[in-house]
Amino acid sequence: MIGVIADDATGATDVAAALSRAGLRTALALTTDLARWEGHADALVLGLKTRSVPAADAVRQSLEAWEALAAQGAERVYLKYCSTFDSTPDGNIGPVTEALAGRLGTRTVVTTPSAPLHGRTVYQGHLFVGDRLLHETHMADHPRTPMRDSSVPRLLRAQARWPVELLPLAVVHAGTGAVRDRLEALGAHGAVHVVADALDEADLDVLASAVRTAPVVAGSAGLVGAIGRASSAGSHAPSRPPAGRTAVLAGSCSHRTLEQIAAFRDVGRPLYQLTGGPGQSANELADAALRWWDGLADDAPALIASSQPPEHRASAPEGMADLYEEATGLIAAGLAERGLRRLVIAGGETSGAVVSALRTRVAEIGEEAAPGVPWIHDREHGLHLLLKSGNFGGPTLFVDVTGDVPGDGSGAGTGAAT
Ligand SMILES: Nc1ncnc2c1ncn2[C@@H]1O[C@H](COP(=O)(O)OP(=O)(O)OP(=O)(O)O)[C@@H](O)[C@H]1O
Ligand SMILES: O=C(O)[C@@H](O)C(=O)CO
Repeated sequence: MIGVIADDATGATDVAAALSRAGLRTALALTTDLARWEGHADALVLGLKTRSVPAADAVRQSLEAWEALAAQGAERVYLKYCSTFDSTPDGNIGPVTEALAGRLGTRTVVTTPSAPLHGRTVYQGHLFVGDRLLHETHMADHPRTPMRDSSVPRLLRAQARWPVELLPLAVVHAGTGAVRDRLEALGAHGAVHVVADALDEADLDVLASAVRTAPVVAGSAGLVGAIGRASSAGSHAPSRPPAGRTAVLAGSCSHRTLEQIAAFRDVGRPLYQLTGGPGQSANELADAALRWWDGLADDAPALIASSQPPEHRASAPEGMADLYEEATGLIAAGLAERGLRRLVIAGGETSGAVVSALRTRVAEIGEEAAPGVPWIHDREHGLHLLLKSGNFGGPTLFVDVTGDVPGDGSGAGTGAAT
């Protein structure tokens, strides 16, 4: 079984969708307490909330996650980080990779954020989002992990103790044998992170076949999807969530999420803006939002968002990110107590806060509402959740997943990432 450790909740659903799409029976866990889990899977994805925590804490949680996966039969591990890298110079991708490699007894780790399905490609070690270098996109203004460099080797070197080398596209294009030879040569001098170029799924397939038996591999959902394809025995039809009243909770401040919120507002659906002030508690913020919800018509979909564009966030006091996450978790728990069964959450950190407030432990992977955005079913609590990565889904995703709008022409639709 392949074990996957994802550093946030939306990343976990993205990678679970990739493995499920590849035909693997895939289970999703959002807790390391898997002792009573009795599922059967070819791939088990464990979603943590470690993206923005100090390296030592992330290492401790990731090693604990590995123990939980190994106890369920995982033989090797894939460390899933964001396809836009989302990690600052004091971030933890390097330290966690090295700790997992130490635990599993390997010294060469191939790593790539390339995810062609989401428009992420890596060339000469530089990460592109569509036709732009990462640092030229809105990711430069991310509230927690502003990305101001696009060179993956440089980003990783700032965090890593091991050297970082590049596996260039020319070697990938020369095929599996050439990649294996280069990995062997790079590993001959000691431990090493190897950042791999990849422009399309065929490149990822070559890398996947070269790392088929590697104990530790790292990257976005792209490479592990290819690993899944290489070991898959078939395909299966994911289930569709039942229709019903739906709320959207948004904490992502990404360009795409802001567009999705605007599209929801523009078709006249109810929107509540969470605005925290100094000294305000998460409980106060959540109570006010829930009072607003209680005043809506019984079947009205609604959106509650803290999301703001960068120019509005610039003047916000310190600590707002934590406050909004906690408030959004409390709102989700309040909505579930009121009987709501379908919740859409935008943003990985925000989703982590919500699944923890809802006490979601394991979930089944259902149909994708957009590439990398599958519905998940928390059977224990009877909840259907759509944990949406900040940059994913088309502009009308929130409109599409909250029900039909009579006569507005915005039928069901999916969309690519930005
Ligand atoms: N108005 C705001 N001011 C400051 N921070 C905010 C505001 N609204 C939300 N935040 C915080 O910004 C962060 C957004 O991160 P989150 O991971 O939820 O979204 P994302 O990074 O866009 O999504 P993903 O990780 O899936 O790509 C959260 O910590 C959230 O609490
Ligand atoms: O890789 C991505 O872009 C997403 O799965 C993600 O990690 C969002 O937080």
